[in-house]
Amino acid sequence: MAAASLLRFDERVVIVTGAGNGLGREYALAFAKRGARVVVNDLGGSVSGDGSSNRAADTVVDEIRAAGGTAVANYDSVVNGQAVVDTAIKAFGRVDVVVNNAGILRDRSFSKMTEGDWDIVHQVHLKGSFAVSRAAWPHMRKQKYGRIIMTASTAGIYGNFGQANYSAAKLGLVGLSNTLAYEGAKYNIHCNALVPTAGSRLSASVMPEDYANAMKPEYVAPVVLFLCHESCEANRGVYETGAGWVAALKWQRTEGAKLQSAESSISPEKVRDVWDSINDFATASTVDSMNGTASLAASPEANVQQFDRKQALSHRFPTTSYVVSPRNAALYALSVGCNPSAHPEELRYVYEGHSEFGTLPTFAVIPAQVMTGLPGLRFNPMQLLHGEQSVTIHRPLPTEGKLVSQASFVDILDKGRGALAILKVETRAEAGELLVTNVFSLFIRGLGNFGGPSTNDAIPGNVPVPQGAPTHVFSEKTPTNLAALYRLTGDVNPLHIDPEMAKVAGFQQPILHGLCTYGTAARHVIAQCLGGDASRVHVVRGRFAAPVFPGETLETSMWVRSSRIHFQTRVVERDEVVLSHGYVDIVPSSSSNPSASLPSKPEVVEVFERMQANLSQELVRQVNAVFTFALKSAQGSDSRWVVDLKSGAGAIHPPGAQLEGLKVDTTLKLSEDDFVKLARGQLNAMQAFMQNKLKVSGNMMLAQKLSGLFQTQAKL
Ligand SMILES: CCCCCCC[C@@H](O)CC(=O)SCCNC(=O)CCNC(=O)[C@H](O)C(C)(C)COP(=O)(O)OP(=O)(O)OC[C@H]1O[C@@H](n2cnc3c(N)ncnc32)[C@H](O)[C@@H]1OP(=O)(O)O
Repeated sequence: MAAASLLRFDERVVIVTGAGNGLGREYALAFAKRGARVVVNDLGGSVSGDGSSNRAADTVVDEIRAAGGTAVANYDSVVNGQAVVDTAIKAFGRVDVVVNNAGILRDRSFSKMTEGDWDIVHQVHLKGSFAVSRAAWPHMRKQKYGRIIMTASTAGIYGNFGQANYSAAKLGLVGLSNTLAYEGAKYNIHCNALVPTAGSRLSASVMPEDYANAMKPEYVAPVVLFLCHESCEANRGVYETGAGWVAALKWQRTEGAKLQSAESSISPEKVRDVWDSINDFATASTVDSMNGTASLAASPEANVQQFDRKQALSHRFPTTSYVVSPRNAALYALSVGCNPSAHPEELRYVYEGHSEFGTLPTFAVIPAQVMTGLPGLRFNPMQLLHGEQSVTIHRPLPTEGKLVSQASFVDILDKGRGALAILKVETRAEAGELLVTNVFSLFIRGLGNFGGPSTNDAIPGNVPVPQGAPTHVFSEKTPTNLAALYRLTGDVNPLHIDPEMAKVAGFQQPILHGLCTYGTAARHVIAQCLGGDASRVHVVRGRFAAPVFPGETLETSMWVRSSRIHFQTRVVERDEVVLSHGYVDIVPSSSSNPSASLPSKPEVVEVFERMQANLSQELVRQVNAVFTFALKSAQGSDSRWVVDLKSGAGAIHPPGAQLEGLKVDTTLKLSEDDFVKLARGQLNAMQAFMQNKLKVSGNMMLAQKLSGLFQTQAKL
């Protein structure tokens, strides 16, 4: 091997505690052999911590010097860590590496263990490692370099009969190591925990002799040397080693189970009921930091975590079910601001006795919120913010019945400051008919920079709102208890209700659910642009640009363009856009019969001629223009048209077709009177057409098609 690749420690000063025997001695010799100046610390006591002598440390120092190395002895107890470090400073002027190795045993079964047995073991292992490391810490910080080893034990990780005191202290050292690793990182101080197995004075009482002989300390020392070398980037690791083998250890965590929902509070019975899920390691993953732990106390730095994007994307979500009831549908409507006292037309969304009782289109997001977490991604849930949402309605959701939803990852994008997890959820009726497709984009702050792609061509880009004045503007003050109400629809994320949790997430107070803002804005569009006819909503999409606090006023600006209504919502008090790039795609009101095709031109003209008798000349001209356009554009096999009489807009479906290109006045402005006349005329014409013509000819199919064609939701 080339000399340049040898790991050398020239100029480095290394303290090894408990270096008079066993592993410590081996480390000291190995460091010295590679150029380090070594402080050989050993109190010279017995295995149980009794007595002291200079002999052990001196012998090792002599050995090092005899081999041409540099070493000094220190005979202090590690509890007096300052004295140990002072020896290094006095002899060599610095300290680069601390290997906390000193230890004793007071093995007893727990029933016989005295407080003295407990205390002395903790003193030497835990307090001693603390004391030496803390004394070295300011030197390492100042020189912006340090390597520290904490010696843990399999007894601490896994437990061992008769070693309650020792195992507790040893696992304590893992915790100490993990925290020093965080605190030292920015000073280039690395701290790792070692879990060695070797035949030594200490292990002689618990290890058969043959076995001990095979577990030579020489096999462990190379691992320690590598971890303490300046080229080694390992930090906050736990390494188990012995007999010429080394492995890294990590915690594992099951997917777990949610204990709280809007339907039930936390109880011991709930824990019992989900006990199998809590203990199901089949889908467990490794855990590397506090992200996502119940304590939620993670600092933003603690959220920086690597994850396997490919593995996360391959996760198969279980199918989930949701039972729609009139109560759920009405509760949702209330929680996005429906208020029949202020807006009588909204009674139909909150009163099951209403003749047209139905679900709001955005209610479709509720059955789709199926995940308790994002598999493969561990993070503090307070760092997750809803980024974007799109819902596509294939069929309006019923007000009663069982729905099943299936989620899948679309992608996980690297957005630098965060990861953007995009999930598609398809919701079907129990019989299998696809009702709704939701796409959730979830922005996880602090989880970015994982080296993944930042875009995905298959995901449609954001559509900016049009230039110019909006067609409609509507503002509404949200109730201060809106988030508390909205959470009862199912998203019980404490970010929206618990002031302490909101602070953990960096907000002064709980914020509104993004989907609540979304549902509210969609309601504004339905009321202002669709005459309250929610059945015409096909797609609702928007991006959450900034958080909303309950009690703020939401103002939605809308731009009606053909079959797409663009919208944007801002908080009036802060003049900040909170929901951007919004749009609602609409379908003809006859969409309940999507297989209908247009009747022939003469048939439509005849119907229209009958209507003309009741209409003003100007209206006839404008409606005629739309009819002509509709017939022209219907030449494509699957096109259907719609005239929204209330708003006066003519539109073609599917949305891709261009109205403007045909030079048709697409923004008919009808007065209330004209509208009523037109609608009455339509109905008369339809009646006449169906009774006098189709009935005679027996063409009921055509009659149905026409009835769909002229259907209007206007109330006469
Ligand atoms: C399965 C069902 C689960 C449902 C769970 C829902 C859980 C809910 O309980 C949680 C909520 O409701 S949270 C409340 C609603 N959401 C919010 O308030 C978030 C508001 N948005 C923000 O704060 C910022 O936009 C923020 C923080 C998101 C991003 O801001 P910045 O870090 O400043 O980002 P910026 O520098 O502007 O852009 C960086 C890249 O990220 C993209 N991006 C920005 N905002 C985005 C957003 N809202 N959604 C998606 N992507 C977004 C940018 O385009 C940019 O990407 P690129 O670099 O590729 O151009």
